[in-house]
Amino acid sequence: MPLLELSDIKFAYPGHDPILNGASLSLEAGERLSILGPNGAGKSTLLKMIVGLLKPDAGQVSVFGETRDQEADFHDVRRRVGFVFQDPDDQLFSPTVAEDIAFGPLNLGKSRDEALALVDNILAKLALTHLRDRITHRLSGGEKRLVTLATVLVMEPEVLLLDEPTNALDEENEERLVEILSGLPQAMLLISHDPKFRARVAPSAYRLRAGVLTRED
Ligand SMILES: Nc1ncnc2c1ncn2[C@@H]1O[C@H](COP(=O)(O)OP(=O)(O)OP(=O)(O)O)[C@@H](O)[C@H]1O
Repeated sequence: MPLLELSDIKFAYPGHDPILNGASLSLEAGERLSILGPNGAGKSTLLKMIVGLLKPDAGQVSVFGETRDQEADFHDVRRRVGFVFQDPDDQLFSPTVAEDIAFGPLNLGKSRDEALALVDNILAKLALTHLRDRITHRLSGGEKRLVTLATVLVMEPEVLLLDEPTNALDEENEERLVEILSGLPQAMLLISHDPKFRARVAPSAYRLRAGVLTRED
């Protein structure tokens, strides 16, 4: 059973031409796949459908073996699927880094002490402890991206959706991101325009062209 399955997805933003014209993909447990395609092809749009941020006009979204359609169907999907958005500012909203990372665990009912222990643990794992008490909106673009990853990984998601995760990262941090992702057990669906990064993290790919996905490997 695939973890994620998109079947024959059709979609147009209201008032615009269709961008998805029958796109299908599936991701199995432990699998790592990239989605390739030109700017504006609809790659981010596809990822947003997996967590119910957008609804297809036609076609089926299935996650963890269940068809997801209504808003309520996506509540457990959002808890179990970690999504690193293209723009970290869409994801970080608390005053400090520690509070931003603690937000998810607190929301799940963890105590303050438990949540802060999880924060310290994930920051240490990602070698980001020095950022713990920094003001989130004053972080650099690359620091924000790494903190975003921490807010996602602290939830121990079963699948990762990564939209341009190397944006704003310098070479050293990109290398660290490769090491971190390579060491994770989760299945991943990755959008990246960086061929070197893709080759190391998720060399198998789908290509999105004219609203249709084709497996490339
Ligand atoms: N909310 C929206 N309303 C209208 N059009 C939108 C909206 N969001 C995205 N679009 C348009 O839909 C198209 C697909 O966007 P999407 O972000 O999915 O592309 P992408 O393949 O991820 O592109 P990139 O590689 O540049 O990130 C683009 O032309 C974009 O401008």
